[in-house]
Amino acid sequence: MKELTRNNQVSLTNTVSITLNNLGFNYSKERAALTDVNLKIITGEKVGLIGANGAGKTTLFMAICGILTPNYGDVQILNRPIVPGRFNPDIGLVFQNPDDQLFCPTVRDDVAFGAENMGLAPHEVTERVETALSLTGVSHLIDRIPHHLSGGEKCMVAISTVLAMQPQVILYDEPSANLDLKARRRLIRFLQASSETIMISSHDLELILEVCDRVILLNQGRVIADGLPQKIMSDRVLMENNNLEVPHSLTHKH
Ligand SMILES: Nc1ncnc2c1ncn2[C@@H]1O[C@H](COP(=O)(O)OP(=O)(O)OP(=O)(O)O)[C@@H](O)[C@H]1O
Repeated sequence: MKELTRNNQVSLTNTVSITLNNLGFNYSKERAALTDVNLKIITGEKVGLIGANGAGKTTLFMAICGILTPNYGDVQILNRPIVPGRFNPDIGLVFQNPDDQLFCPTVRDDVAFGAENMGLAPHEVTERVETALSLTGVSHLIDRIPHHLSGGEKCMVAISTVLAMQPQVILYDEPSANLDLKARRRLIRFLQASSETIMISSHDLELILEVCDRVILLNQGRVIADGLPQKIMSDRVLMENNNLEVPHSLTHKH
């Protein structure tokens, strides 16, 4: 069955982009970082991932994209198993700290890096770099030194490095951390308009409310709740039991 999405693209209803089957991971024997995580993320969904410090959000992202090898369970992206350690252009991760993503002498080189590693022809790489920088609104930074950019500029360039690989699934780890109001607003508009299947880990619950149609709450590596952001985040008991607060905009709605 086909339907029109919000972006007027034809998509297959209920096509699954991310499948996690009974996923578990621990950094050490004493404590599990992820326990029995089962999830299906539908193509085109924008999913928020919330939870207190240390809940396992970054760990879950690293397991989904194959940077970490799960202790048990498996991950499928677009119905194909993820092989830990192997580059998979279908999925991209925007790191919490843009400095972990930017290491080349120029913005152009950084944004080209992933696309070049996919073995694309030089003219295709150039085209992708220009398209990615234009989508994030930072084409004017193409010749700059990444290291010298502001926090907001680095954030959008880091996102561009992932967009240039044109993954269908993108994981954003704390994308609004350290952004000023204007840069945060630009990021929110960008995320709202994005057409990929996305997961966004964030402590910025208002951002999740504005961007996401589903939210997943983690506590000590377990999924505690999964559903509509307004519903989950307005549940005061649930939020407080998980060391979170009901976002301001929901406390003032009647
Ligand atoms: N490299 C590591 N070695 C050992 N333990 C780790 C490592 N990275 C994370 N952990 C532990 O795993 C747990 C989950 O951490 P993780 O960074 O995934 O949480 P998070 O939800 O992303 O937290 P935050 O909101 O603070 O970014 C924490 O207890 C953390 O101390």
